[in-house]
Amino acid sequence: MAAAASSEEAVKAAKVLMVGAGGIGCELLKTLALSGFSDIHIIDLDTIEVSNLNRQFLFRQSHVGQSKAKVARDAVLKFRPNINITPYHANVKDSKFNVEFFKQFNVVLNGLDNLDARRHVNRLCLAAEVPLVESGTTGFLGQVTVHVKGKTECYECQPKPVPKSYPVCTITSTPSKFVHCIVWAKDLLFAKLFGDRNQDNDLNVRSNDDSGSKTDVFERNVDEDLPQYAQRIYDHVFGYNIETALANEETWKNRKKPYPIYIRDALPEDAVQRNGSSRDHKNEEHEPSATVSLGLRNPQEIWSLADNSRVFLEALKLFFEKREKEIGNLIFDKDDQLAVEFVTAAANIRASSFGIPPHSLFEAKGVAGNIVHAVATTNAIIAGLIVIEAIKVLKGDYQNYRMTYCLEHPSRKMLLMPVEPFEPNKSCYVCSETPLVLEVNTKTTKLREVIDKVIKSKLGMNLPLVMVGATLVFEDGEGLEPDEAANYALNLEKVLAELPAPVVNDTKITVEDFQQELKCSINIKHRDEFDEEKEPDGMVLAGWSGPVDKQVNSNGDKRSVPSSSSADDIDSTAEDIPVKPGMKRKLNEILESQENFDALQNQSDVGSSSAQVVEDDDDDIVMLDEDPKQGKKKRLQ
Ligand SMILES: Nc1ncnc2c1ncn2[C@@H]1O[C@H](COP(=O)(O)OP(=O)(O)OP(=O)(O)O)[C@@H](O)[C@H]1O
Ligand SMILES: [Zn+2]
Repeated sequence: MAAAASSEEAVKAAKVLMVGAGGIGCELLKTLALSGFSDIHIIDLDTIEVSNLNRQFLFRQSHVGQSKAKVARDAVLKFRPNINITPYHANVKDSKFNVEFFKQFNVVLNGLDNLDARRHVNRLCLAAEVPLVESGTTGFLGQVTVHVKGKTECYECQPKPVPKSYPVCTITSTPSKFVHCIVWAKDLLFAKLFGDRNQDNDLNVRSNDDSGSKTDVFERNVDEDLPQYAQRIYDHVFGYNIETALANEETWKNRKKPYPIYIRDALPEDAVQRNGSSRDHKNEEHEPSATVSLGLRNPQEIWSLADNSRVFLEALKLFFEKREKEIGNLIFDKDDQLAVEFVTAAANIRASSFGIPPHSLFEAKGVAGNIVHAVATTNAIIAGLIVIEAIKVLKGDYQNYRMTYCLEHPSRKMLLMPVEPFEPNKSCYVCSETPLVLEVNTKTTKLREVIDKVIKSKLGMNLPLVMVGATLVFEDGEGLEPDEAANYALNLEKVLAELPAPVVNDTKITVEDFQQELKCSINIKHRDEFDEEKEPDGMVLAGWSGPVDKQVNSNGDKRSVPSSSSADDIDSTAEDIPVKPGMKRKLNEILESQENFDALQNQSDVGSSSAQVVEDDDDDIVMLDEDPKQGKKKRLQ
């Protein structure tokens, strides 16, 4: 498109692709239509849910269950009947949305909610050489970034944050916030009682029983009935373990001491006996629920210690009574009512021990599920900013591209902070040709491990092909001949050095994903030993801009308890703000008010990256000029 085109002409002539018709997508489609765009394609894989209606204003109750892309189109055509909107009720990762498909558009606009799809669209936009405007929101925070091949960084040029993790000792011994109690309840206690028993767990499993035996107190004794078992677990985790921790005086020198809670302190004897015996018949028909059994119907209410104790005992019992088959395989899920009840009660009892205020079931569910409540206004603002950047892109006005952050509190009287985009990262494996380096023991590591842990998991390839020199050693996907497939299956189980084309020190391998049109080289460096704790994969990939998590606790112990949400759950890239090299100081400028830092900090408390985990080791510092409206950056030596 000619650089001199007026905005109006550029908009009229444009063919745009929107990916995602959710919170941002609905606002975006409406704004595009009202701004004069007349050829819009929308991809969304989902159908409308009741929970979408509070902010996705193109949808109504009667649309629940229908395709988001199609209903969004119909809703907008009602007030803009003469424009073309083409909906696709499909996953953007489908092979039909290939490079040729992407090439037909002048710009692609993302309104997605997960890293995987964002990375996929980034790769296709690079291959098709179509500019991408990327966006994300989390509560009051949001951001819009522009990615144009060769001119600005791509979406994957910089590391992405991983969900926040906490030092093990904070979780196991010295919680100071409610979220620490929640992480303890779901990632340690829930996992220990109902999850995979063989997984490492930092809970103390020994008791001081007379025999001094080494048995795991979480094992149920043969002669023990369920109420007895539940009470024993209660006394162990809230009573005995706290007493054991108190014995370590050093820990409590500068901290408030916790107090142990035994069931006899929390509930009178007869209440323990009667607990849950009022079980009503509703529980027989519905999913088992401790709050239903106990008549605690208001999820906003903050329970007393006695009520939390009753819920704890009842939920534990219900798991063993009603969901026995799942025990050993359960993973905490915020949509599992009984799991949320158990975790809320356990977290509250622990909080009570440590003098931390208790929370309601509703609040605890939000913390446990990393839920940040969406703000419709933020989505609307972000959609407007996407359209502003899209118009600049269409006009070829690249001098004026801006990444814009939407803040929670005004900084220099501004809520929207524009910043000039970064240049492409020369060592990005996605948008540059720079090879990656993989340190690995080539004599003991199987090809399967490299494919699973590096090529699929870190590089995000779906259907990879692996070449060693001119030899194809692995290929994924449909359409393989049976003998080819058998051959590749054999290769998967071979160690690298014994592949038909051996992979040893200094071998260069090429990996490619045709669907993503991504090809990159990996230089192999053989190494004999890996540190089990620091390098648990048994291999180290360098030059990769994957998730960052640099949290180290005060003892220098790098192990940490991750909050169990996946990176995919991060609803936006708003948390990316502090993670860009050189951005921390710039952010100090941008977020000059304490409230903005607190807002980001609070984001991290519910499960994403935080400003704290960033090391500002890049000397290419970027700062705002005096007049932030210019959004100009200075490079300092
Ligand atoms: N791979 C994908 N292909 C197509 N659409 C996708 C893909 N991944 C996510 N989406 C869509 O992106 C949209 C993101 O919107 P949003 O963040 O508001 O999520 P939501 O699912 O509508 O709401 P919530 O997650 O809060 O219930 C969703 O409509 C989702 O279906
Ligand atoms: Zn890049």
